[in-house]
Amino acid sequence: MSSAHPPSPTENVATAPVVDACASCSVYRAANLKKLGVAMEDWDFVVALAGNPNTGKSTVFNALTGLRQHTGNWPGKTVARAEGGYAYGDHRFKLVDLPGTYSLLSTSLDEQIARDFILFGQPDVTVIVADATRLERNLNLVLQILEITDRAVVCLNLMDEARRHGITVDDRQLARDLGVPVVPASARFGRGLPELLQAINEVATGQVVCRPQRLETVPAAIRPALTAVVGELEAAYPNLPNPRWVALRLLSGDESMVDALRGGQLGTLHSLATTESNKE
Ligand SMILES: Nc1nc2c(ncn2[C@@H]2O[C@H](COP(=O)(O)OP(=O)(O)OP(=O)(O)O)[C@@H](O)[C@H]2O)c(=O)[nH]1
Ligand SMILES: [Mg+2]
Repeated sequence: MSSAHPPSPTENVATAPVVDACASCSVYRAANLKKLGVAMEDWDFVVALAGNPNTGKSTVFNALTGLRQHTGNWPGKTVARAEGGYAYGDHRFKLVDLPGTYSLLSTSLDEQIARDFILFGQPDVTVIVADATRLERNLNLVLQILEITDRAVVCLNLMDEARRHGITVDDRQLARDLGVPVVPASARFGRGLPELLQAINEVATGQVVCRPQRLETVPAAIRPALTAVVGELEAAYPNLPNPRWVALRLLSGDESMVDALRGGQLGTLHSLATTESNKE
């Protein structure tokens, strides 16, 4: 994938100045952020960071946790999920940095890691980090994720690059259209992160209730089959958070979803320890 944002000579430590800048910013201090690194024994909420490759997920992760996940100007850097924590206000949040994915329907291993966590990890909030310079392409994944969770926040990142290219985005209209909060940000420079923390907190605590836009794409001909499969899934996996979505994948012949079911991953994935924090 070509990238609109130029590579930085200090790619792997690109977040360090961000952290310092944030720490001295009055808005940030007022936000009462405490970076907890990997020191996460208990938490109130789990927050997933999802999005297309190279949109700044790990940059957001590093800024909020104080950790040093690998960042750089090419897609596919994050290959396993990484966990870290922060405290905000009265709550402790476990933040899970996921590999980038263009779709939830894909088959590569790192994309499956992202898909499985969003689907079965039952995050309290899913933050979808979208590239403001490629909004149209990024909205594909946003809409797919909104099909399976109604607790999401869109972080409209790379706003500085969008501005540089003369791209303006009506974030308020986008939030109305999507039915979830949209927070413009330039994560590399710490901009928008206080607002992001607040939006995550509001969705996690239920102060803000999302009403995501859903597309009714199921043709009438397969609705009876869908109802039947959903019924069987609900009986076999009572804790499955989104049986309709899983049923649609099964009806589409998604082999990796069949494997996930056969392997008994449903319900157990939440506790799988695949943490890979502080990866350089
Ligand atoms: N100009 C600009 N660059 C940014 C911003 N946020 C992140 N970047 C840069 O974008 C590149 C990608 O950032 P990452 O945080 O590695 O992206 P990612 O989404 O984790 O990427 P994958 O793990 O490969 O999916 C890095 O060079 C960052 O420094 C931003 O707001 N503005
Ligand atoms: Mg990453």
